[in-house]
Amino acid sequence: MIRTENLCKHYGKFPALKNLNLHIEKGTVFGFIGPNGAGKSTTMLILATLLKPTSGRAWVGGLDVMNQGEEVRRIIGYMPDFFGVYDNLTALEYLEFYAACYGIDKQIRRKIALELLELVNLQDKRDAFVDGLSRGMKQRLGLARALVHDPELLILDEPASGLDPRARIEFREVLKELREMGKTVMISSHILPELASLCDSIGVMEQGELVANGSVADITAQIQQGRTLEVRVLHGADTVKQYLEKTAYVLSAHIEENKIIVKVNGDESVQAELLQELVAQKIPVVSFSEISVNIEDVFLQITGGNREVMEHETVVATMDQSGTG
Ligand SMILES: Nc1ncnc2c1ncn2[C@@H]1O[C@H](COP(=O)(O)OP(=O)(O)OP(=O)(O)O)[C@@H](O)[C@H]1O
Repeated sequence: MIRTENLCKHYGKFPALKNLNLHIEKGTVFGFIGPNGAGKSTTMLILATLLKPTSGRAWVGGLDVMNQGEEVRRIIGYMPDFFGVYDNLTALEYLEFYAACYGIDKQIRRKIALELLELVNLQDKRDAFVDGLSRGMKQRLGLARALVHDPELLILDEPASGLDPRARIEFREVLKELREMGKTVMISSHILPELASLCDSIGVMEQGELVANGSVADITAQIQQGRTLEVRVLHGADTVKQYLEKTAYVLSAHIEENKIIVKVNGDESVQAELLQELVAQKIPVVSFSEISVNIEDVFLQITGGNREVMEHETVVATMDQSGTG
């Protein structure tokens, strides 16, 4: 659905995008992640045909964003990070206005606007003036606006920024519905946990470059050097630790609260082999499992990131997740 080839954008001499090669399959929810200034908005603006790249090419649904702008705009819905609303319109009028802009037949504009208000859970606000809506409601209205012409692809730039935890949850619910409708969604954020549970794949940007790309599990594996295992034995943890330290693919082993934490250099097959060996040695293994990597640590490792921002955002995202009950 989206493909870019060596896409570059310079603002004056500043390289905001450096040879970006992206590939996003149809029907995917793609999380575009990176710290402030990484180049996410620049990429999205180019894909939305609103900004010219300095060099390179980009296609949306097989259409060239530079030469087939009008056709591209027909199949995409773009929601910028900041957008204005016409304050003397009601929510319903606002959507009807945009439907008219897209040349949608007068007879069906109201029907579409009402359906969209329901989709974004704003049906009770149909007659409310848009400037009186809360930020979360405005964001959802903005999403409805991006959907009036039933686009195949949605490009959403930081749609959840500035929303309180409750509004974020509501926004996420709408995104789940869009995914069920089979839309392709590209959504940016600098908060990985916010997107990780929602996205089929993610791309991590850092200083204009794509530094990791794939499913959350793939990316974790890409940056993880080997794996960390937690082994609990019935007795003799010290002896087992020493035994493990001498095993070829074990990088290190230490004891933590009765458990042996083992770093191994290898994949699942190495993990299986190690378990077989312990059992063959008649070591009384009670449990043997991989310790999963914390998603924020993965992000920080990739981007060499800004811990302060991440810690703050993690608190928000955690509050958000706990709010889902
Ligand atoms: N119009 C512009 N003129 C000059 N520099 C710009 C312009 N727009 C963006 N930049 C610079 O390009 C870089 C990439 O910006 P961009 O907005 O694409 O990043 P981003 O990943 O979307 O960040 P954020 O999360 O803060 O929106 C930044 O260093 C930014 O300062």
